[in-house]
Amino acid sequence: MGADVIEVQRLTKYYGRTLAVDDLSFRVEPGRVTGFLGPNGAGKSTTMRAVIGLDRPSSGQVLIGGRCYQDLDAPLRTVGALLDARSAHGRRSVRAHLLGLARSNRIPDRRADEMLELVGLAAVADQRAKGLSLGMAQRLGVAAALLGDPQVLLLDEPVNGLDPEGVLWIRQLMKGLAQEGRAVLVSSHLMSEMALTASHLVVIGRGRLLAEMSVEEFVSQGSRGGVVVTTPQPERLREVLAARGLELRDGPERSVVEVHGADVRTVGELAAEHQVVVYGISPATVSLEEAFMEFTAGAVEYRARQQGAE
Ligand SMILES: Nc1ncnc2c1ncn2[C@@H]1O[C@H](COP(=O)(O)OP(=O)(O)OP(=O)(O)O)[C@@H](O)[C@H]1O
Repeated sequence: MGADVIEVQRLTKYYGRTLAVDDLSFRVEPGRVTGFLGPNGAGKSTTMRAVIGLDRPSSGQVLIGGRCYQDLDAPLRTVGALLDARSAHGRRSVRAHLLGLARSNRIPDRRADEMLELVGLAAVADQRAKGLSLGMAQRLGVAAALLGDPQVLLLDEPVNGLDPEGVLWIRQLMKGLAQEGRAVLVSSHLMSEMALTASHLVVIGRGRLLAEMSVEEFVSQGSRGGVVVTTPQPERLREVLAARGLELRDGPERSVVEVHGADVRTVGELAAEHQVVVYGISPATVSLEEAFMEFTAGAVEYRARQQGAE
């Protein structure tokens, strides 16, 4: 079975006069979880809808394994998507909903039951889909997405509404699916969640690409690029470093000194040379959350108004 790549090529989408996606290009490779990040209204859902042909691009295109969604022979067997957990037909039972999907895609009934087991909904299979909690509706959405055993998965905010056990479950599920060689694109505005799940990131803001790189690269690009030293002799260390013309910033506490303009090795050697005791020394890193804020600072559409602002 060939592994499929998602290629978003110069995708642009207008809703009336609103530019939701602006000349966006990126790739989602098989074998890893790609986190799709951006502030509210950045265009994540619009992009995902365009991948599965729910939204027609104003220009540009999205290819899955080199083909448009509309041209796929067996769409559900190629791409599985969880876009709107509440989309299940309310009147039907959980099982009937999945069976309906399976039969219309020539997928055996057995597979629907297996998926109900997998997502933990077997016990509520006869309940009406409408009565499900958001978390259970998410699970049903995941079951539907996996029904055709697709090589490509799109999950829009799958963690929404899940309890802690459910969050852990979906994380492991996504990683497992990627390890099996599938391409997994998962959107979120929760950086912390992405740090635990994704190995690669696509970050957008106002419909435009801001970053496409591995999680490590993303954090190191956003990092301040300094060195953090913990010492019982901060004044002495500051003197030594300042004498070398290095820039110093205050750390979170007095015993922590942040140095710019030199690497860990240089700072360590300077401290040793001047017999300054050092308890800890490491490159200054930022959290994924901080890096994200830095990347998207100019691209936040809906920001809560600060007190005292216009
Ligand atoms: N059906 C629609 N009609 C009109 N405007 C829309 C429609 N869908 C989305 N938009 C607009 O397009 C922009 C992108 O929205 P989209 O839902 O894709 O963002 P998002 O990144 O998924 O946001 P969130 O994190 O809040 O879900 C927003 O300005 C939104 O208001």
